[in-house]
This record gives sequence, C-alpha cells and structure tokens, in this order.
Amino acid sequence: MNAVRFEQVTQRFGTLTALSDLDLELPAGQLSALLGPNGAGKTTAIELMLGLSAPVSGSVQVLGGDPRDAATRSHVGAMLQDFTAPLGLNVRELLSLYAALYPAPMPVARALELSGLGAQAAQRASGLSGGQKRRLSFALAVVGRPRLLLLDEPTVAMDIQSRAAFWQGIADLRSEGCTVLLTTHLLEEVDRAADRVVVLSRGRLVADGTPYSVRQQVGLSRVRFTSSLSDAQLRALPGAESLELGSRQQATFRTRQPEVLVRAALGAAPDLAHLEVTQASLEDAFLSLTGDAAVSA
Ligand SMILES: Nc1ncnc2c1ncn2[C@@H]1O[C@H](COP(=O)(O)OP(=O)(O)OP(=O)(O)O)[C@@H](O)[C@H]1O
Repeated sequence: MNAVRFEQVTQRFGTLTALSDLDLELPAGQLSALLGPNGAGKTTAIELMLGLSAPVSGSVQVLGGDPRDAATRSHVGAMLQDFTAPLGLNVRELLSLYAALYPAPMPVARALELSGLGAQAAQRASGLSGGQKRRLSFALAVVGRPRLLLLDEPTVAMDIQSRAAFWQGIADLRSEGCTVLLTTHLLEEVDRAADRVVVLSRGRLVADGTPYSVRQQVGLSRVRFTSSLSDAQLRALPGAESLELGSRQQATFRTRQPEVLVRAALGAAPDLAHLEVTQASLEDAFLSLTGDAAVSA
C-alpha cells in the first residue's frame, strides 16, 4: 500500500508554479527523503500531504484517504520548520495536551524517551534551547502514534547528540511500522538512513530511487590524487566536470569518464600519488541533478 500518492499534482502561488505535474508514490513502511534546493517545492509538497492546502490540479491521497479529512489527519504527525513553543506550559504538560487530541496516543513518557527530552520534562517549553525546541517539535509530532510522519528539516539546529537521539527515535518508530518522509539538506544522513530518495528541482521530479541507484543514475565518479600539476594543468585534463583543490597539492575531480581522466593525469604527472577512484557521493549526484555542479576551486 502507498502511504502517499500524488497524481499529476500542480500547485501555484499566483504566477509561480511551485509543483508541476508531480507523480509520486511513497510505499508504506519506508523512510523516504524529499530533496531539492531551496524553493524546489518540498515544503509545498508536505503542506499538501498535511491537507493544509489543496492542489490547483491533480490529486493527493494520504493513507488511502483525503489529507483534509480529520480521520486521515489523526494518523499523520508533522514536524514543520516554524515551531513556536506556547508560553506557560512545561514540556510534559504540552505533550499531554497534544496526546489528548489523538485516538490512540503513545504514553507521554515514550514520546519523551524517543525525543531524548526526559531531563527537560518539567521545564517550560518556551525556555528550551533551539535544539531542544526541535526535539520538542519531534516529540509533539510522534505523541499521537502516527502511521505517517512528515518531517521538514528535522535536524536543523540539532547538535551531534540530538541528531543521534533523533535517528535512534526514527529507527524505533520504523520498527513499529511508521512511514517516514523527511526533507533535509544533510545528504550524508540521507545516504545512511533513507530507503528512498526523491529529488525535486523547480517543482519537478528529477530522480527517484534508493540512494545507491540515484548515485548510479547520475554516474559520477570522484577521482582524487596528489601531484605537482599546476591549477591550469589540472583544469586542462579531459573529462572533468568539477575540480576542488585541497591542501598538499590534492586535487578532487567529479567525472563521468574516470578512465580518460586518470590516463591523462598519469601521462601528465609522473609524480602522481595517492590515487583514489570512488563513486561520487549523494551530494555530488544531487548537485549534478539540480544543475549546481561547476568547475570550481
Ligand atoms: N504561501 C506562499 N506564497 C507564495 N509563494 C510561495 C508560498 N509558499 C511557497 N512559495 C514559493 O513556492 C516555491 C516552493 O517553495 P517551498 O517552500 O515549497 O520550497 P522548499 O523546497 O521547501 O525550499 P526550502 O529548502 O528553502 O525550504 C518557492 O519559490 C516559494 O517562494
């Protein structure tokens, strides 16, 4: 079963087309990452899934129903970018209040544990630090025991410990069958944790698959070596799509023709050393897909 289904969805704000004929299916039980540069349409897609807006054309289904129906919404949890903790209530009180809105919530203690906020349970929500507020927003998103969890840039402002606690919480929820969709600009986390990557650019789908298959689809390799070649000589090597110059004469290329580049580099630089050829990272693939790759120093 699909947890989310978009068919030919278009969304506009005035003359701006934020999503254009988007077809998207997110199978239940998976952790999917919705990626794209600023303004690609990620938040717009999440708002449609939450029933906060309706598309100009096309249809959006969530958990087999209309996202605007209360019955559907009671099974969806969300952590959005703008969260303001209400004044007055402490963390436990706020979670209890939210839990009461759902038909089958989890115990508040469990939400505190999943979000790593146990030590702050009696603290006023409005007095939490930025990272703790993100954790609280996560706890509020999960306390209703959602079948679908939508997280818009959940790890922004989280420190390393908070992030580790967050990913552990996600793993626990997934083992209980929760479907998760998140947006993030931290692609290393996605590469590690996501079953599925959906890349949007200017409101259109440009890639969809496992992190590995998206990297394969782009077909970029990363070639790195040290040598005494000058900047100009490095830039003149054939097949390079981008070049980064590091310290100690280290050059890192992205290329679709690693053999061509390496052969030319070996011919030009007898002192070439520390040669590494690897599949490019998800971030490299993302930059290539969204048109931001450039030969840069
Ligand atoms: N309520 C709105 N009114 C007018 N334009 C909007 C509105 N919401 C979004 N947009 C525009 O729609 C486009 C898509 O925005 P959206 O917030 O979905 O992007 P995003 O991928 O989430 O970006 P970011 O990574 O910056 O959060 C942008 O050009 C944005 O300016």
